[in-house]
Amino acid sequence: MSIRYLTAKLAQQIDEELMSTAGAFSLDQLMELAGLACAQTLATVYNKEKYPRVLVCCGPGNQGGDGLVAARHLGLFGYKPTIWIPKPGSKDIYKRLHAQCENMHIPTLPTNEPNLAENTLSTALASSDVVLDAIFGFSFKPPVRAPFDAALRLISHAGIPIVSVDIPSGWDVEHGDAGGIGLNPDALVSLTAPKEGVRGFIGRHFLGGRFVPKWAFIFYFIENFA
Ligand SMILES: NC(=O)C1=CN([C@@H]2O[C@H](COP(=O)(O)OP(=O)(O)OC[C@H]3O[C@@H](n4cnc5c(N)ncnc54)[C@H](O)[C@@H]3O)[C@@H](O)[C@H]2O)[C@H](O)CC1
Repeated sequence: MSIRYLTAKLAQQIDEELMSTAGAFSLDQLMELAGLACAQTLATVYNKEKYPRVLVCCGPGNQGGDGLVAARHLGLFGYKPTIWIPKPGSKDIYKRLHAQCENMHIPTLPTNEPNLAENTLSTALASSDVVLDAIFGFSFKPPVRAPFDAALRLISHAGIPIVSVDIPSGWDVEHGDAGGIGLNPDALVSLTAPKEGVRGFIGRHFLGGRFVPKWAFIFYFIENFA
């Protein structure tokens, strides 16, 4: 099989193109599909009877938005999601997605005092069954800054399954877990356009044999993208 890999820059360009050409998808649409795919993946692998308590860890970028959408769908599927979001994104879409979760009474862990982000995360991990890692996606640039550096260590050592969105958080998109604190998820959901999927992160790290999660899902959620 001949595989051509996407660079982080190209992945961002595809994203921009999807939202700027004629008949473009809006960011809201893409994020809704992405977040739903994440929730469906988690539900496929970790059933709500055995793994009801999902800790949804959200970063400050669009991937954090995917996490908020996933939290809402997980709530609708009958899970008990809790959101950890130490640096909420400033975009309007992010605020709306978070408000939607609050309207559904999905709890958000308090993180507004020094060290609280870490302490609350630690406590929450101890009472969770599975983590949805929506911290960093294809715009991550190492090294990991606080409070996410400590958070990644806590999540890694929590001893509960991890489902990562797009790229395991802490991994350099092109060079893998170069910093040594990236997550090693049990399941990975790649959110991408058709034909580019296996050429992206999964192609580079999974098919290349450097990263072998138990499960890997590729969601081709934009069917007419060429
Ligand atoms: N492919 C698609 O069609 C879609 C993908 N989506 C998801 O969006 C992310 C990419 O989103 P983006 O906003 O570009 O970036 P990130 O979420 O990766 O985060 C950027 C965010 O993180 C901060 N940051 C970067 N490096 C560091 C660091 N070392 N330490 C701390 N913080 C860092 C940065 O400042 C930004 O605030 C993609 O992976 C998909 O998950 C969309 O849903 C749309 C559809």
